[in-house]
Amino acid sequence: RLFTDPAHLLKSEYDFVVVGAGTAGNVIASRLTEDPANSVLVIEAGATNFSNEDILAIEVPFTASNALGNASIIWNYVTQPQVAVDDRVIPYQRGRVLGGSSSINFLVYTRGSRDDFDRFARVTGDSGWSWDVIFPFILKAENLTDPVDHHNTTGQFNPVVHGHSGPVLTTLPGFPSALDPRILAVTQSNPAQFPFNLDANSGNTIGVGWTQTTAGLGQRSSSATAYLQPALNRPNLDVLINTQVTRLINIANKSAVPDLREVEFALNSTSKRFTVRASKEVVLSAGAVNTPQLLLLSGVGNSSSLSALGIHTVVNSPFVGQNLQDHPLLANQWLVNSNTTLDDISRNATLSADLLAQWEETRTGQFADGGGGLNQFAWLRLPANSSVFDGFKDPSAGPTSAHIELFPVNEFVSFSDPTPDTGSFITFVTNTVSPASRGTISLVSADPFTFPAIDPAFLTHPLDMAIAIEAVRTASAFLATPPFEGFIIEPFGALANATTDAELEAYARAGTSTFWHPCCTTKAGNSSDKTAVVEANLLLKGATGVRVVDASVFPFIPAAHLQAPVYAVAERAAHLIQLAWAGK
Ligand SMILES: Cc1cc2nc3c(=O)[nH]c(=O)nc-3n(C[C@H](O)[C@H](O)[C@H](O)COP(=O)(O)OP(=O)(O)OC[C@H]3O[C@@H](n4cnc5c(N)ncnc54)[C@H](O)[C@@H]3O)c2cc1C
Repeated sequence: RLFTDPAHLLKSEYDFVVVGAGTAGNVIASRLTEDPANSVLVIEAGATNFSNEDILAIEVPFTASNALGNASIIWNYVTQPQVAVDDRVIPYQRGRVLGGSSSINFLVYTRGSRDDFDRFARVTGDSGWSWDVIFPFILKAENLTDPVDHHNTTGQFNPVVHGHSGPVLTTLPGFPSALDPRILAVTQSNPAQFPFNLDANSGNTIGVGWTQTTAGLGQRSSSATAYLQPALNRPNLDVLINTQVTRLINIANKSAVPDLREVEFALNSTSKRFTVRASKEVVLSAGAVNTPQLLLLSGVGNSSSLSALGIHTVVNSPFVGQNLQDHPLLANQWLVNSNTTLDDISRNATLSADLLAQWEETRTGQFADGGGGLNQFAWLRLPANSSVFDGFKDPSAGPTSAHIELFPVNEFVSFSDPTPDTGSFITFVTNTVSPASRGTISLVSADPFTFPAIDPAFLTHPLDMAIAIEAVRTASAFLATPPFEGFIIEPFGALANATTDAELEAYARAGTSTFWHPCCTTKAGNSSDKTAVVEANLLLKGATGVRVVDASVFPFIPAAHLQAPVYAVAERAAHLIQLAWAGK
């Protein structure tokens, strides 16, 4: 049942209380309530999008980025001034609605590499996180569906590495882009630098290949539509929305190990506080910003920082909120000789309305696909002898993980500037996918309704800056290949005047923003790892009764967009929880 008012809850204790109906939280809620013996309460700060089918920014794949401006469905965060990128404050939205960030993200479906998960297993000492063991959980989450145009997809993906009966719908691009033949031709003309990869989701991400998205039948598939909605009528599942969890309360006797199985929550900052208990576990799935915030508010953190804010320390855990990693985004535009870019969609309201009408009637056309005609992407490694690594250890997880990603979009993309009134553009969004920089989430106040301080520390590690520059050079090299001859007119804007290292660095400082992939803020590690906040089985160290299941637990950021790795972690975590309580 769906509750909108905490006063209406009928029970004061459940087996499991899940904090956050986001990407991971809904997997946990859905899997645990498959067993009628488990009772589960999910508490979500945001609203439902089930009763209001009209949040187009959530449903229409092409216009997903509109969600960033919809205050009713986001945590409208910004970063601290970013010292390595001209002290700019960067918008840092998260989803605040059923489905969490899976309801507002850009739908790109990438799982990360074999090496990403094998490193996860190595540093936690739990082989269960290795690629081979987690792979069945990846498949369990997925149902690969036909693209909306039902074209023949042979040669565009590898069917054996996909799930076909899971809840999350995925698909291949369903609308051809004029860029497709050129990009694919580069893999023929320059295979040494830009090899073709049949499927970046096979465990080996390296190369150029077709994208996949979390959409099906022309519309977004989120953890809300895939996991939560089908489970909502189960009698053992209650979901409380519009309600913010404010802290976990220690219910142990004074000298005992802290037991944080009481959850406090409220409708808003001035309203009454309520509590509920979990007889088995509290599962924190509030995301990589809010999970550490909640732990700190509950007295789990660095004791001196906590006491400075007047918060009593329950567990001295200095690394809560540390180790924040994210992917820096740089959008590089070129003016092109083409009349088939998608720029007119954002310039011409009638064209946009027509495409929306087509989507509404038949769930087909350009709007049924992810934004920008992004039909292929490239995940590439820099050579081991590249001078960028001089004096540094390669931060990537291994040979199947990339250093850079090129994200070619068939229109002008910028998160700071509008599309110019004239001209045709393509954009190569570049990504430093195995960054070395690490930032923090910290409290500025003991008030749970005050936003935490978010510092992703973008490009603060010199290696990240060097790789970001190499990524721009690699995008230029891609466009200098024979298939793009006569197509590129010139680089646009500041890129036109950036060629030397110093100029490219200034360009990267001025333009870098985020891929919205915060993670690692309560990272998992083995029992002796003092920098780890949770154990390999994701239980909070130093306390009983709390498990963290969301993007916070990655020890290192995967070389991927994060939703698929989060689904994988959540599917395995649900299995671990079931095993832990079997027969109890
Ligand atoms: C704009 C954007 C674009 C992105 N694009 C992509 C992409 O194309 N592909 C991709 O793979 N990944 C993408 N990502 C990243 C990906 O969506 C996230 O990494 C992933 O969804 C995070 O899952 P999570 O479970 O950790 O957190 P979330 O899905 O964010 O869930 C956290 C939930 O907890 C709730 N919550 C938080 N605090 C509280 C509280 N105190 N009380 C109650 N509830 C609370 C939140 O409202 C939210 O519903 C994008 C993210 C964003 C924001």
